[in-house]
Amino acid sequence: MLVGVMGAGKTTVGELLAERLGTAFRDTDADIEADAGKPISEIFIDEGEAHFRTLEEAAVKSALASFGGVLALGGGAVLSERTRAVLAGHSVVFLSVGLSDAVSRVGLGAGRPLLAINPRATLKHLMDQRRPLYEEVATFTVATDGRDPVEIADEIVTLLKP
Ligand SMILES: Nc1ncnc2c1ncn2[C@@H]1O[C@H](COP(=O)(O)OP(=O)(O)O)[C@@H](O)[C@H]1O
Ligand SMILES: O=C(O)C1=C[C@@H](OP(=O)(O)O)[C@@H](O)[C@H](O)C1
Ligand SMILES: [Mg+2]
Repeated sequence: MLVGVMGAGKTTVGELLAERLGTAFRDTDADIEADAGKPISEIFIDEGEAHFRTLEEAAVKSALASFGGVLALGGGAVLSERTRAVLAGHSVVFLSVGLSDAVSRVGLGAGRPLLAINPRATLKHLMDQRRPLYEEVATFTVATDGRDPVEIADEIVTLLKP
């Protein structure tokens, strides 16, 4: 399981990690979009963030019940106490990232509805609010600033070795 704020690289590193481990990859955001038949930005507009969080909680629960590969979570999935409880007992990697790298990676926040207005200030606020939650669920923390996704995936492979 990969957790961390938007722009930490969960989706990108998750795909590479699954390749390295020879296993499947899933992303709860993609699962939610497939089920809803529309992009996350439209779910936020049509039904609101609270509804998205309900779908997200169900998506994590269902993926963890039926799937043994690499799972990237959305950045806000850890806001749910039930999700944090469900993550216990799994290998959870917190991809950490500083504000400047996160801002440059997400650009103007296209496709990320929470970053539609003032992405830098919003990301800073979300990082401060969520860091303790990422740390709470993490088995390992991997710093990503200035590092290539391939190198990060390789480090995780090493950390996961028994
Ligand atoms: N370590 C990295 N270094 C540079 N760019 C990265 C890194 N990880 C991800 N990116 C880029 O940042 C953007 C956000 O990555 P993504 O994997 O979608 O993050 P997340 O799923 O955590 O929000 C993508 O354009 C991706 O190519
Ligand atoms: O941090 C958040 O609250 C969100 C992160 C996004 O996923 P990524 O972290 O993969 O960008 C996506 O789930 C949605 O836009 C909300
Ligand atoms: Mg993602």
